[in-house]
Amino acid sequence: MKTLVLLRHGESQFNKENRFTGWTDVPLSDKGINEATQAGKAMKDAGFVFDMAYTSVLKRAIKTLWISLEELDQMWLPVVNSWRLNEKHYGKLQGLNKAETAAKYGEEQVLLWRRAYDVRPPMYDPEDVAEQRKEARYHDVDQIHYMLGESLQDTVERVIPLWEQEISLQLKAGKRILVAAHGNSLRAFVKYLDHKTEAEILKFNIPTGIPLVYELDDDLKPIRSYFLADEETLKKEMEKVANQGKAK
Ligand SMILES: O=C(O)[C@@H](CO)OP(=O)(O)O
Repeated sequence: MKTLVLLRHGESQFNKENRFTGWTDVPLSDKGINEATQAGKAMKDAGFVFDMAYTSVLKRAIKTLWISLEELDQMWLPVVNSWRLNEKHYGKLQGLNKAETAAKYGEEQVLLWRRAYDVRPPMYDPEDVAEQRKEARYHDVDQIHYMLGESLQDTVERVIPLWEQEISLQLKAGKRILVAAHGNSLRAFVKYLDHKTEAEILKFNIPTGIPLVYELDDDLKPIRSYFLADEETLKKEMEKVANQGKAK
């Protein structure tokens, strides 16, 4: 059996303020630091040991990984950082308050922007990202459109090469892998691994700081997957994420 654990970062400063974040590089809030610590403890208590880790190039995921590896006493693990694990790019929605956006454009539109498989947010123009494109962490972004705004479909498209060329090979070689990333880059994994339909993935919300465990067979087909939390907590936390897009 192969082990893959997907961990969404703890609450970020923008999550706390209920703002669209995407590729904006915001830190964890105090609550987020605590959630990352709890996630590490939960994995440790459940007996998880890893051989390597992957994360994005955004500090909220990187710091979540560091904190949880510290709890696991595995800070020495090899870590790969990739922009391919970044959050879905939210284009011109980045920085806007989600409830205010829902009041302005309607909850249905915000649900589509947040969760529909093939709906893109209002896009940036290439000149809006000219500075970001110069950053070393983004030197290998192969298509500029990922930096202008993405649908989940776009995110799946750029996550899968990392899966196919790296993560899946490491899993097949017997490595136990922890991926610390973001709500939508992890939904991209779930869509791909579980063959979820577009209707199913629309309703699927990943809470902050709760590890999602996949047990995979030798062909990397899921045998089972589960969150490391009791059902009541999980339901409450998933609903909380879904409700962020409601007009208050
Ligand atoms: O704003 C974002 O980048 C993401 C994750 O925080 O939000 P959402 O849950 O709305 O996709």
